[in-house]
Amino acid sequence: MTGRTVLVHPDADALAHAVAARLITRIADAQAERGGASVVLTGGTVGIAVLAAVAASPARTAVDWAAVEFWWGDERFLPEGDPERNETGARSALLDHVPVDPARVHVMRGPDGPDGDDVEAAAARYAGELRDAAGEGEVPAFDVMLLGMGPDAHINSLFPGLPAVHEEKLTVVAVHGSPKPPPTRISLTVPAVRSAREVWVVAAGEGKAEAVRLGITGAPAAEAPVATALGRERTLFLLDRPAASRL
Ligand SMILES: O=C(O)[C@H](O)[C@@H](O)[C@H](O)[C@H](O)COP(=O)(O)O
Repeated sequence: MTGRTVLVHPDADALAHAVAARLITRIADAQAERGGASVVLTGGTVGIAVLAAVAASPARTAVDWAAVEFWWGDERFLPEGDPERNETGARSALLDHVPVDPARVHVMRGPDGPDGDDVEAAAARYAGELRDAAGEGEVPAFDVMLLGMGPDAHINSLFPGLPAVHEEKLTVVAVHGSPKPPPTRISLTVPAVRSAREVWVVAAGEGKAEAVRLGITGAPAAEAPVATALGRERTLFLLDRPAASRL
């Protein structure tokens, strides 16, 4: 695993466009080198702004979108189409605007899915889908995992003080009692995050500055889940100036 690299941009808009350009290049490079690419999407304001910036970029034609595998780092356990689902935001920002292969868009199912209200079963189903795609091991070597981060230093649905951040075996877990609504979610775990080749933590705003500091200084996981976010080849903290103000 690698150290963390910090890249600071003037403001949230510049950040979203710079990360979008970087993402397009990363996917195009992975496709050129390996024939395919896999990306893990995130929710939140910045995560969705990045996807919208990708959709708006003329450079998006550098990517063969039908050959990209899309995964999610977490999902709110709500039915398909619910505006609060991370999937819904990603579809309207990007996936509805580029020619993706629906079979390569791997959503975490909600209560309207095949497992009904059984969120543990829905999490296990996603773990199975990851295992099937991995070939070897439990999780594919994602080319990029995008991670938004909360002011409490959570990533995916791994919140400070909840047990999921300490999960060492499972790659996907059900989360109950999330401090940020809705309370029930599905999340990739730390081992799944760390299987990514590159992990990009994307954060904007003064409200994230302390969490960024905790992440960069490697604070304990229970206090700052973001500190666990390390890619196998590269870990980037992509920030705007206010989010970097405590470094
Ligand atoms: O599931 C969620 O509640 C969100 O996806 C959340 O994890 C988000 O990614 C971060 O809180 C950053 O969000 P902002 O960029 O909006 O601050």
